[in-house]
Amino acid sequence: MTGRTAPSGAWRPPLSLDEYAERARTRLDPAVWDFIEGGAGDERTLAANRAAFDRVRLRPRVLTGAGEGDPSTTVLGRRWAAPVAVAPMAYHTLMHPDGETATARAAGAAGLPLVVSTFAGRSFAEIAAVAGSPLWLQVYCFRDRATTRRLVEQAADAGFEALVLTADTPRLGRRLRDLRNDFRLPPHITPANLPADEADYSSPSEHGRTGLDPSLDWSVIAWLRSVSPLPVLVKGVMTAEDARCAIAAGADGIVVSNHGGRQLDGTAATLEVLPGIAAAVDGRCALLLDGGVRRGRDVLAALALGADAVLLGRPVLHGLAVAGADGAAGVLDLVLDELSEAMALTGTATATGADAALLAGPEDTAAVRHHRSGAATTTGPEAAPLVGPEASPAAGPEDTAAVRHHPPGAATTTGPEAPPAVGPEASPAAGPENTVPARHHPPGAAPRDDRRHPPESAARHDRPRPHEPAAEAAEAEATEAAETTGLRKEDLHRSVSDPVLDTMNFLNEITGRFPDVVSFAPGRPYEEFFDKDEILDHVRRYLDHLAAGGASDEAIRTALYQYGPTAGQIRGLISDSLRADEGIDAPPGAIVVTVGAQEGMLLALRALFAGPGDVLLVASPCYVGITGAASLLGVPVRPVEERADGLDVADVEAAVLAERARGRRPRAFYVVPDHSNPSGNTLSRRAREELLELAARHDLLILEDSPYRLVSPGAQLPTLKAMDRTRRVVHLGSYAKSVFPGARVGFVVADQPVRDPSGAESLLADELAKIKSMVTVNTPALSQAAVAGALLACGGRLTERNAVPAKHYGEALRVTLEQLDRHFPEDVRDRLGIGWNRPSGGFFLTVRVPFPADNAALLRSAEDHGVIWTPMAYFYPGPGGERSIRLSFSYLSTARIEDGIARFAAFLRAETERSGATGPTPGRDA
Ligand SMILES: Cc1cc2nc3c(=O)[nH]c(=O)nc-3n(C[C@H](O)[C@H](O)[C@H](O)COP(=O)(O)O)c2cc1C
Repeated sequence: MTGRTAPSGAWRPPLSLDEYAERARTRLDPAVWDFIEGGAGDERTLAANRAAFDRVRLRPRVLTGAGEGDPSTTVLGRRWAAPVAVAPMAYHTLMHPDGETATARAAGAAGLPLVVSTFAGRSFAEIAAVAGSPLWLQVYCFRDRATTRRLVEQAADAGFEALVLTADTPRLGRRLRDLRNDFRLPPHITPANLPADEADYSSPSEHGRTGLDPSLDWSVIAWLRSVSPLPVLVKGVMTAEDARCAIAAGADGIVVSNHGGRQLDGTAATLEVLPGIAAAVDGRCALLLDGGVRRGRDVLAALALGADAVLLGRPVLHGLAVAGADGAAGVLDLVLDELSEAMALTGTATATGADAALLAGPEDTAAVRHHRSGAATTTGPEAAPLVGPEASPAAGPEDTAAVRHHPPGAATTTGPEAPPAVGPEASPAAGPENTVPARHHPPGAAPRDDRRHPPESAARHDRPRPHEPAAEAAEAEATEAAETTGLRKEDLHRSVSDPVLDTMNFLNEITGRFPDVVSFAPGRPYEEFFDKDEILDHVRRYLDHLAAGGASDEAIRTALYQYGPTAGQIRGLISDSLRADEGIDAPPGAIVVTVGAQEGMLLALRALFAGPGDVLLVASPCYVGITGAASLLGVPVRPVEERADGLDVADVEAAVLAERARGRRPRAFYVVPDHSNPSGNTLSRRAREELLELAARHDLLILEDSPYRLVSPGAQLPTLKAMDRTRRVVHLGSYAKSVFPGARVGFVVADQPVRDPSGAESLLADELAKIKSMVTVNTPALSQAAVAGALLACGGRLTERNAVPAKHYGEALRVTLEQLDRHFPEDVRDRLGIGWNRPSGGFFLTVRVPFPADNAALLRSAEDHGVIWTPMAYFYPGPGGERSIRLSFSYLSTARIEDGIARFAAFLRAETERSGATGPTPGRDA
C-alpha cells in the first residue's frame, strides 16, 4: 500500500484538535495562552470535562445500510449543518486581529452558528456583515441593567437570533494562572460593544467583580423577555433542579456548562451530569452542552447522552491563533469530518437519531475491575466505560439521573389519568392506576430484607479466593453486599426519571399533607354512580348471555377461568355497541380488547413507530398517558400547540412539514377531539374534516382517544373514526368513564390493512394482538365479563346507560363556570387578566392566570386557601402552559365545587396581587 507524501516544507493542516492546540501554544504569548487554556483552582473540573469524554466507548455497528450520515439538525427552528456551534468566548482579537469577524466567516463556511460573547472584540455590526450562519448573543447581566439592555438591543438590531444568558458567573472563578501572570489585556483589546469610557476592562477578573450583577435570580429571564423578543437560553446549568427552574422560568434552551472549568473547580464534568439533566428536560426545550469537546466522536457521545447539540470552545481560538479565519475553519471542518466518520462507523444515519444505543454497555465489555482487596475480577457495569458518579465521587446520583427522594414511608400515589389523590386515593386503597411503588430509601438505607442477592455468576466471580485471609474475605463479602444493594437510577431506562412522575408525586405529596383541601386535580368519575353489587349482576348477565348463545357449562367455565384469546373475547359486543352508539362500523376482527386505553396506546405506538426517524405529533397540552408511553418506547414527540380556542389544523400541517424538513417521518397524530384532557376543548366538525384530509394528504395516521364523549351532556359530534373513509384513524377506546375505571378495559379499533413482503394481508389489529401477547397476554376475563354485562344491560347503547352521569357532569361543569363567573364578573376578570374556556362537556376546563401557575403557587394555594388544581405546564411536552391551570370538576359534588371555587377565587386574587401582575386587586367583593 502506498501513501501520498506531502511535499517537504508545505504547510500541512493539523490532523487533530490537539495538534491545533499545540501549534497555537507555540504562537501565543504564554500569558495569553494561560488565559485561554486555564481553569479555576486546581483545574480539576477542566480536566474532568475531557476525561469524561475519554471514558466513553462507542459501539461500532456494521452492515447497517445507513449510508452517508446526515449530521444536520434543527435548533430553535433553524437548520444547522451539524449539531455544533462556536461557544461564546471573550476577545477573539487576542488570537488574531480579525477577531470575531474571522470566526464568523469560518462558522458561516461550515454552516454552524456562532455565539458572540458580551466581551467580543469586534462590533456586532461588523460580525453580522460577514456572517453566513445564525449569530446568537451571549449575555452577561451587569449591575447596570441599562448597559445590558443596550447590548441586547444592538445585537437584535444586527440580526442576532437568540440570547444566551450566562448564569454561572456571579463572580469570576479564581484562575490561578492569570493571578500568577497578573494577566492584563493589551490596551488595544477592548469590548467593542460595551461603553468605552465607563469601565476599566483591562483585568477581566477585576471587571467581573465590579461589573457583573452577583444577585441575579430566575426573574432575570422574564426581564430579558421584557426587553427583547429573542429566545433565551441559560448557560451554566449543571443540575436537574436548575434545569427545571430554567424551564419553569420560561427558558427556550439550556446549555449544560461549567464554563470550561473556569468557574467552580471540583464540579462534575458536563458530560457526567448530562443524562440527569436530559431526563429532567425531556425535550421541553433545546439542550446544549459544552466543555471538553475535542473530537467529532465527542459530539456523537453528547448526542447519545441527550444533548441536541454542543458548543466548541477553546479549539476555535486555537484555530484562529494558528491561521485566522482559515485556521478556525480548519478546526470546524476537522470536527465535522470526524463526526461524519463516527456516524458512518456507528451506523448512525442522522444526528437527530443518535441515542444511548450508541454507547457501549456492560453487555459489550467485560473489563477488569479491581477490588480493594486487590483481587482483580471481570465484571460488567461498574467497570464499563460509564460516565457518572463513580468517575467523579463528588457527584451524587441525583446529579446524573434526576432522582427524587421521598422521606421514608412517604409512599406516593400517582397515575396519568388522575394526578393527585384526594383522601382515600392517597391511602393504600388507591386504585392501581394511581399507584406508583415509589418508596425511596436514602442510598444505602434499604432494609436488609430488601437487599437482593447478586446473580449467581457475579457471586462466583466476586467471591474471594480460598487462600485469602479471613479479614480480607470478610471485607470482600462486605464490599460485595454493599455493591449489590442498590441500583443506580441512571442505569435504568430514562422513562423512570420522567419529570412527569416527579410532578405527579409532588401533587400527591401536597394532597397527603393537606387532607382537607378541595381538589380540582383528579380526573376521576363521580363515585356516587357506582353500586358495589352491580358488578356481580353484570358478570351474571354475561354468563347467561353465553349460555343463551349455546355455550356449554364447560365452555363458559373456560371462558372465565382460563387464559383467553389475546385480542379479547367480547369483541362482538364491542363491535355492536360501536355501531349502535357511535356510528363506527368496525368488525370484531378489527378490534383488540386492551387493559385500559393506556395499553392500547402502548401497543399502537410499539407497532407503528419502527425507527428513530418516526415521530409522534401530539396536540399540546396533552394527556400524559400518551407522552409517557412514548417516553417508555423512546418515540420522539413533537407537540402541536392548541390555540386558546382549540387546535388549528394548519398548525398540525406546519408541524408535519417541519418534521419532514428535519428528516423525520411524522407517523401519527394523537388527539382527544372531544372535551380534551386537559384543555377541555373540542374539535369542530370542520376541523375534523380538515384533519382527515390532512392525514390522507400526508400519509399520517390519527390516534383518536375520546373517553369523555359518552359521559357528556347533549348531542356529540361524530368521532373521527366514524368519519374516516380511508382508514386513517386508529381509535383508542376506553370504558373507564362510560362503565367504570376499575375494570381496566379498553379497546383499539385498528382496521388498517397490513401487507407483508409476500403480499399476504392482515389487519393492524392482528399485529397489535401479537404485541399484546408479550405484554398482558389477554385482558382479564373477569373484567371483560363485567364490561360485557354492562353493555348487554343497555343493548350496547352506552349513551343511554350514561344519561344520568352525563347530566351530572354537565351540571358540575355548569356550576363550576357559574361560580367562576360569580367571583369574577367580566370587567373584573379582564382587569386581572384572568380567563377560562367554556367546554361543552367532559371533566376539565382551562383557567388562564396572570402569574406563573407553578408548584410554588400550588403549594401556596393548598397551604393558604385549601384548594388544589393541576398546573397546566405538566401537560406540555415542550415549554408552555406556565400561566394556566387545569380544573377538573368530575369528582366533586356541586356543594364541594361551590366551596372549592370560592377558595380558588381567593387564591387567584391573592396570587395576582402577590405577583404584582395587574397591581392591587380591585373588586375584592365582586
Ligand atoms: C478564553 C475564554 C473566554 C471565555 N469567555 C466566555 C464569555 O465571554 N462568556 C461565556 O459565557 N463563556 C465564556 N467562556 C466559556 C465558554 O463559553 C465555554 O463554556 C467553554 O470554553 C467550553 O469549554 P471548552 O473550551 O472546553 O470547549 C470562555 C472560555 C474561554 C476559554
